Amino acid sequence: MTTRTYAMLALEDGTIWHGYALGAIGERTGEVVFNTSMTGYQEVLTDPSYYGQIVVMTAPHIGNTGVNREDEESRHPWVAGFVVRAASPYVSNWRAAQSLHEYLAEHGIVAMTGVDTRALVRHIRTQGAMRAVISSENPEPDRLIAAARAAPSMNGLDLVPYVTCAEPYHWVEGNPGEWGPGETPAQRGESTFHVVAYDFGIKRNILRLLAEHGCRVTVVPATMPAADVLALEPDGVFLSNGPGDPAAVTYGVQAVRDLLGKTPVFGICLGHQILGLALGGTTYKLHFGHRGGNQPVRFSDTMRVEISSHNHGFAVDASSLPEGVEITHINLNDGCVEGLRAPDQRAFSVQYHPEAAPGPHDARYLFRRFVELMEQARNQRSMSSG
Ligand SMILES: NC(=O)CC[C@H](N)C(=O)O
Repeated sequence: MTTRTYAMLALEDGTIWHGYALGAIGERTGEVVFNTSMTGYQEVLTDPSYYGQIVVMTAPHIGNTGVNREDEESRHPWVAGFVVRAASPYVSNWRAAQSLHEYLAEHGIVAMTGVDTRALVRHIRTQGAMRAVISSENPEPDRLIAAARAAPSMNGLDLVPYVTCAEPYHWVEGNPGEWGPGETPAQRGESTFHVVAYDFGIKRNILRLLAEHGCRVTVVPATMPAADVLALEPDGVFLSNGPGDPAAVTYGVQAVRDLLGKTPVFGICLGHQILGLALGGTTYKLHFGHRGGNQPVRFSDTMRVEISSHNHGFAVDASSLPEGVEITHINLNDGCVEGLRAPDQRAFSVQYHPEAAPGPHDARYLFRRFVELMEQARNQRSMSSG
């Protein structure tokens, strides 16, 4: 149940937004952004890419299916804050283990309900994503506005060290709803490809889909140098999603530069941006970003439009990409780069989320493409050694 403690969101531009406390009582700083997904608030909360961000949901009614164990995209929620129009006082779902309020409170996430999210989202859309403070502890406008202005800007911020794993680990499980215990190719001992996945803030559904496509995955910390990754004898390297400014993840960019041409590479979101930087491109910050489940993206090979799931505030600059790098996907709303490939290096990436957690499944074919690339590389190796 929600409490009626007053809470406030203060933006760096001096505007204040009123509501009631939800989740933990406290005060947090972050970049305020909005997400237009109709469902999937639990995946949003637990996506490590939202580390350092206060997420406003445009869907007005949030929390009615509660929180369950299966839909977590990582081990706990990462958002800096969470803002909704109306948190449901009732939980109605057979999988629910907890209410949203209980879950947020247990994990120390400061949230607000009762906020005029339509006005707030229109404001962010016009003025851009900006620094903000959410407080249910001591909601004093002048102090909070000053704190928002004193907070670090997302531009130039490397947040990967906060979310990456400390030690390498293995992943072989599929989606629990679709694959029973021990049923993925990797669990049956049939897996054919060893994928080393850089954890810049990886989502579990990416790992599940890799396992379902016949990969045995070793997840490694973001700072692992290329030589150590190659020593694991991967068939391919995966670059994960993650928070913050891609240009600040210099060690990741260097590692990918060292890997290019030596092993197939597939990147998603932050991984796509890091690949773009390693190939010689640049990235820039979008005005308010794309976060939601219905973004139209066109794939140039087929001219087919995919409805896709997005969560990004930065993008690769199309004009910065050198010869030999092809733009494969663009966003039909604003024309920004949503996918690229470097055929000579067997590397490709997408800015959006084929793992779709939450979101539509139109882009699942990209996991098959990664497997095909690994197959080609293996065939070529065996031809040149035989
Ligand atoms: N989901 C992601 O990987 C996000 C990438 C990056 N942090 C951005 O905001 O653009």
